[in-house]
Amino acid sequence: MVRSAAELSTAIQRALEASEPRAGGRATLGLVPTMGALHSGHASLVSTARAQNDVLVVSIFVNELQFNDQTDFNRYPRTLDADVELLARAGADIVFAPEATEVYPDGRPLIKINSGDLGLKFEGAARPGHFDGMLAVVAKLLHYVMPPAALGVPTAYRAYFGQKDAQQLVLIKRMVADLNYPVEICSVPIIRSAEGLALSSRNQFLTAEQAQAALVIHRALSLVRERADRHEPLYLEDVAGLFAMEPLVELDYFELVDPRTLQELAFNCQDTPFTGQGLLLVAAKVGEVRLIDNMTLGY
Ligand SMILES: Nc1ncnc2c1ncn2[C@@H]1O[C@H](COP(=O)(O)OP(=O)(O)OP(=O)(O)O)[C@@H](O)[C@H]1O
Ligand SMILES: CC(C)(CO)[C@@H](O)C(=O)[O-]
Ligand code: BAL
Repeated sequence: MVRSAAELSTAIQRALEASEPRAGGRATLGLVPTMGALHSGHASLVSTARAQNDVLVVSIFVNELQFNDQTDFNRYPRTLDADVELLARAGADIVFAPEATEVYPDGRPLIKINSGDLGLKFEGAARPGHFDGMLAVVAKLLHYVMPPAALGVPTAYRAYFGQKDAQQLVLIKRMVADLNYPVEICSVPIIRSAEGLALSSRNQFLTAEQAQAALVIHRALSLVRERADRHEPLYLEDVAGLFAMEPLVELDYFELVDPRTLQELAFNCQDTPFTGQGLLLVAAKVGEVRLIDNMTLGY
């Protein structure tokens, strides 16, 4: 495990020089950013990135800047030793776990990344400032790991994010395009429990009863997906009614959007059969835990 930018650069340089690039002489460097408390969702990102790259860096940093709620930050699960062990077994070459003083030596950065209108919708509406804070750290992590141009080893650079955090993924892709980051953003499908609950570090705060109630999220998404697969009308409002039958689950939004822009898709006419493509986004609160999930339609 490395803690500082200097140790990280040295470790990356050594690993790239020692690598035996498979793809036409070009080494590939993969980054998986995480906030730790690793579960099988993270493991899927790590194994995908491991399989696709010569050198793999996983970062662990609980970024205070993206928490709008101090209690949420304070109680966010931190399991660094177990994470480092898991990552060694999963074949990560380098684990970068910086302290906050390394990432933000002057406290909150003066220069901010603005996530725009998209950063104010959905999760951004529920968590003011979340996406600006998230982009701030992702922008920095991408720089920390970026292969130095001066290095004698020509290197392709990729970073991996989960489809579970769909809005985060769209915003990161936009930032990388808008700010010309030389990195390919790769997305990895959602990993769920056997019953269908999307894995999340915060799931550990759910009681057994709450976890059971939360399965309504997957039931609702799957029902709409089945209708879309059969090119039937989606009847989204009716499906949203399923949530009213689970008193432990408080629905925030259940919205069909364009997968690329997250613009709401008009689907007002109840009898129109579904054609085309969409992304169904959902967020709900179960006790103190905010859960998000989504499903693609028409793919
Ligand atoms: N169930 C999952 N399937 C696929 N990717 C996931 C899953 N859970 C998390 N990820 C991805 O792992 C990366 C790190 O996420 P993070 O460390 O915030 O974990 P998390 O479980 O999403 O935690 P929380 O939801 O409590 O913030 C992100 O790119 C996220 O999208
Ligand atoms: C991308 C990320 C690691 C930035 O802190 C975080 O938002 C997460 O884990 O999804
Ligand atoms: N997985 C998204 C990070 C967060 O909830 O802050």
